[in-house]
Amino acid sequence: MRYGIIGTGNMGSMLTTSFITSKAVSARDLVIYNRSAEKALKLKKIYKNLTVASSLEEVTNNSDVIFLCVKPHHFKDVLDPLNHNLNDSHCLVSITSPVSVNELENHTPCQVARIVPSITNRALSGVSLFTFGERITEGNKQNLRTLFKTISHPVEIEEEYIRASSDIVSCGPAFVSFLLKNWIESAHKVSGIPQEKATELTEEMMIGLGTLLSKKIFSLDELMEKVTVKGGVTGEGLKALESHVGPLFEEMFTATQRKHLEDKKTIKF
Ligand SMILES: NC(=O)C1=CN([C@@H]2O[C@H](COP(=O)(O)OP(=O)(O)OC[C@H]3O[C@@H](n4cnc5c(N)ncnc54)[C@H](OP(=O)(O)O)[C@@H]3O)[C@@H](O)[C@H]2O)C=CC1
Ligand SMILES: O=C(O)[C@@H]1CCC=N1
Repeated sequence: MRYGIIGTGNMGSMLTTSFITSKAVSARDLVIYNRSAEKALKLKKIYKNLTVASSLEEVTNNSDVIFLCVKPHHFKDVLDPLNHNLNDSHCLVSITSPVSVNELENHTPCQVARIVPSITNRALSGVSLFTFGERITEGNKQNLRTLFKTISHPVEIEEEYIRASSDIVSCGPAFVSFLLKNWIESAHKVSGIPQEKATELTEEMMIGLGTLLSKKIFSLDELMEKVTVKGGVTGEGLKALESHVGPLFEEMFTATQRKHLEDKKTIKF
């Protein structure tokens, strides 16, 4: 199977790197293309056997599965020329949430899937969100599941839940990093602990927490129960959190839903 990647920004580069480092795909079977060549050439410097295409046509001629890793507002720029060379044997995989597989199927002649990745897939970890179109073959479904199993935990997701799911798995690393930075600053402000020390402790705590969860040693409820010693300090901290968290996360999930709908209205094909 040969793979094409159109758009080698954050996510296109991440997928290229993760596919190669996980050995899921040989660099020889990858052809990449970016609007401005530098980002693609940077990858070629690291992975010498990659092909950097000089046109979209070169991508379609040399790939069975093509990942579309541009922002949704650039879809039209890519799909218009791409459609001349796509046929029903190609499989086009979009990685962006506001474009549904139905919309993609309506604007392309090929098989279609949407797989929303997460920056955590760079560590061959975290979730990838799968939605298949009507035309995709069972063989390609299986091939994509196998491919993404090497870099992530693939989960099939219904269209109605894509926004909240992508908020959790794809935006989540940015949201949680924001909260943790706030936590580090507060620890410094209240206790005087140097920021670097608090950062080291926080990052190591997160790695430990992730490892506990990955080994399924404790659930979230069990973690809260086991750490909250009766009459101890954790309980006091939790009470402070409970009295301030309010609608914080509801507002966050509502804000992304709002932006998602706005984006859907303005994306042109
Ligand atoms: N960032 C994330 O964590 C996640 C992002 N996504 C989705 O992935 C998509 C890409 O995001 P991200 O990688 O962060 O964005 P970037 O801006 O980093 O990358 C987009 C890339 O697309 C290239 N591009 C634009 N137009 C064309 C074109 N006509 N032909 C070829 N290449 C083109 C840009 O090239 P140039 O260098 O010329 O600007 C750029 O390198 C978005 O739709 C986003 O929603 C999904 C999950 C997670
Ligand atoms: O399309 C999305 O939902 C992703 C999540 C992070 C950025 N874009």
